[in-house]
Amino acid sequence: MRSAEAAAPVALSELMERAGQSLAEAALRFAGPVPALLLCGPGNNGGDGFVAARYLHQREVEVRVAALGEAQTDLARAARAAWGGAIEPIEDAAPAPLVIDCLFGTGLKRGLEDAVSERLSGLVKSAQWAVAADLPSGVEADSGGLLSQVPAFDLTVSFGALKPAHRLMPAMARMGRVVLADIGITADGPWFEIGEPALPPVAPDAHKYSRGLVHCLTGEMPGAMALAASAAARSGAGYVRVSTSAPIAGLPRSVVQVGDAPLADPRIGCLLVGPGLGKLPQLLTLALTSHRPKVIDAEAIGHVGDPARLKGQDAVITPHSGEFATLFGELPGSKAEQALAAAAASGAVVVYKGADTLVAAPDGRLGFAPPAPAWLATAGTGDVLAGMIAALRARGMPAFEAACAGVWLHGRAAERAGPYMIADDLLEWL
Ligand SMILES: NC(=O)C1=CN([C@@H]2O[C@H](COP(=O)(O)OP(=O)(O)OC[C@H]3O[C@@H](n4cnc5c(N)ncnc54)[C@H](OP(=O)(O)O)[C@@H]3O)[C@@H](O)[C@H]2O)[C@@H](O)CC1
Ligand SMILES: Nc1ncnc2c1ncn2[C@@H]1O[C@H](COP(=O)(O)OP(=O)(O)O)[C@@H](O)[C@H]1O
Ligand SMILES: [K+]
Repeated sequence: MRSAEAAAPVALSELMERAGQSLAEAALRFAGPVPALLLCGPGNNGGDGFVAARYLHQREVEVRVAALGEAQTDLARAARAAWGGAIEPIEDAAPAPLVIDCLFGTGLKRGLEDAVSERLSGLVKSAQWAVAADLPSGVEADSGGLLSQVPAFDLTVSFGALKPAHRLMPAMARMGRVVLADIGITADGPWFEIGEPALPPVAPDAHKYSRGLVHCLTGEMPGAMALAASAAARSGAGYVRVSTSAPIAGLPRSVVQVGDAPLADPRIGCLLVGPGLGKLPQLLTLALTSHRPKVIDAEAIGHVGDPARLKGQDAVITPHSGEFATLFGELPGSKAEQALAAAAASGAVVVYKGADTLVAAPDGRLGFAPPAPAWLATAGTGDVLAGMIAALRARGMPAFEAACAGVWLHGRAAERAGPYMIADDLLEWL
């Protein structure tokens, strides 16, 4: 954001004007023309608040402004002067139906003082609508951590680009609906929000092998692989084959069950190992002897042992936080930094799952998943995701793109499947 700001085609005061105007407009559309209280901090986040107050007043909204100390930047000072109306000290501010938090944004480096964070929480709780400018005050922009107590907002209006905290827990759960205001600058880089994927079309001369063969290695609990293989079949693979020592119930009849098959088969577009694997590390070893692309999920992640074992493997690994810690140990930094460090250490594309799923590539690209429904937290949904990514990989998408596409589609399928879905239901919505 800082370099985008430096390269901005317009004056910084104009950026603040646009940010404040967007904030006012978003709050007005969200809450309606109800009496508003703006809480303005000492930096440019506070400056945005003074600008928003001026716009709300112009729109004939009843506005009060409460400030935390004096403005500390030239931009904020100018915005404060342009407001021109009364300014109350925050300690005395009475509640209002609409509270807009412009205390701190990306410049926050330490937690709010207790008295200030308690005041903020009290005003937010007694408001009908609470809106945060850029970030709820107390949130650390880069990590998504909470530096002090942060109340739950209804709407967060971000400026220019989303910050990592808009897509990382625990911060994202405090933000309510997040909207992005275009203020005329963009922050392009290797960190981005995963968007709707462009999936490879089915070629007119396609045959089942050219559309992608997924080969699944079944372990001790075949139900998990039944979910994963079904998901692969429903995600556009031309052929899904499951090697298993005993027949697996519940698989679509189109999924071929075999006793054994050579893993060096050049037609294999992607191997899948892990769902329901159990204590069979030899199956992971077998998969690692094949030069085919692979998705390594679930128990297989625990059997890897040393991340360096995955170097040169063309692998996607899909750990949840427990599996991540087993393979990579306790890494320092934010979840984003941990995911990137894991990708660098393993040479694999790492899908670090959770409420805030990230997809990290060894070359430094990092995709943040858009929010997915919490009802994905049910057994077997990870197996479905692994099968989806394997199919997309087999269809010819590069590992990072396949992983991002799988994560995006998985979240949207869950939205459609609804709150009482089980992992099996997700298959119908792929
Ligand atoms: N990027 C862009 O293009 C645009 C950015 N815009 C807006 O600017 C925002 C960033 O502004 P910002 O950099 O001035 O930081 P901000 O969050 O207001 O706070 C910094 C101030 O707070 C202070 N301070 C920090 N922690 C504190 C604490 N716990 N308790 C008390 N004080 C504390 C700190 O003081 P210091 O740490 O130096 O003591 C400093 O004075 C951004 O989120 C967006 O809203 C828009 O205008 C449009 C264009
Ligand atoms: N609270 C949540 N919000 C959104 N998605 C979630 C949440 N909890 C889990 N998920 C998603 O659900 C899936 C669970 O996968 P996993 O933990 O491997 O479960 P399983 O091993 O039972 O299949 C992952 O894709 C994860 O990102
Ligand atoms: K704020």
